[in-house]
Amino acid sequence: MADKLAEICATKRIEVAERKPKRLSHWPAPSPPRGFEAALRAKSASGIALIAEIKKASPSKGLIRADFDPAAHAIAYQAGGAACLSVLTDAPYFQGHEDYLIAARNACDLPVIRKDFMVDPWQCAEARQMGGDAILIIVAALDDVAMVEIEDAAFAQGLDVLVEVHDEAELDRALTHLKSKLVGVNNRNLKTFDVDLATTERLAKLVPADILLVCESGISTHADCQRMAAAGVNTFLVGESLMRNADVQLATQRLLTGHG
Ligand SMILES: O=P(O)(O)OC[C@@H](O)[C@@H](O)c1c[nH]c2ccccc12
Repeated sequence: MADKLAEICATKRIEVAERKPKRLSHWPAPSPPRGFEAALRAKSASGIALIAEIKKASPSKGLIRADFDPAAHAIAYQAGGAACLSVLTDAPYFQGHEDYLIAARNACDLPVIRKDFMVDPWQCAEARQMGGDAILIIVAALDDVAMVEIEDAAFAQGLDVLVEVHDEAELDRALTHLKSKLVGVNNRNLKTFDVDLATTERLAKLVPADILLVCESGISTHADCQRMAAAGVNTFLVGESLMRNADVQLATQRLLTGHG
């Protein structure tokens, strides 16, 4: 398969160049950051910490949810026990939108990560302006200089940073060059879209104790969470399996507790 991630990032660079001159000012001033990493650390200290994702579609699965309603999903996720939200804002590949982030965050009290492909530090100012509390840095998408610049820009905005890796070499780059103590292992290979939960099990062994490790993608049951807990991981980023459920609150409760 061709390198989808490179294609997505090339598209994003064009989008950013178009947005830069005209965005930001028309959005209302956001409330201060809600503390994304702190919320995860607080919940993970005594159980499962869930980042619940508001995801309409994906390049590999197409449309995931027809009756997509970001505000309603945010309320359901919070009622179901999520610690934080993730909202896709990438339009071309995930059918996301910044209005979904704004609607979701306004509907609940949870911290929200702007889930998009960050290729330019300017996107951090944009993320904060739309109300984001954190951003994602995909190590595979950036060289060392670019990822450090984006992390610095995020911290300057008061945003937390979730650093996403998929293999040992990316983890090494993240730990060497970046300051964030929030690291996600994406079980999905963004180049091929294959998902393997063993990716988290493998990389968890290599992560220092002061890092909060997030297991990302391909989690669908409480048994999956228990399997990851055996590897020392109790913080999760879950989208599709929750979004496919008619009752999002119940699905969230079931994932977190194994019953409900
Ligand atoms: O829907 P899933 O398999 O539960 O995965 C959620 C999340 O991990 C996934 O959407 C994701 C992880 N990293 C990303 C980077 C860009 C876009 C999407 C993602």
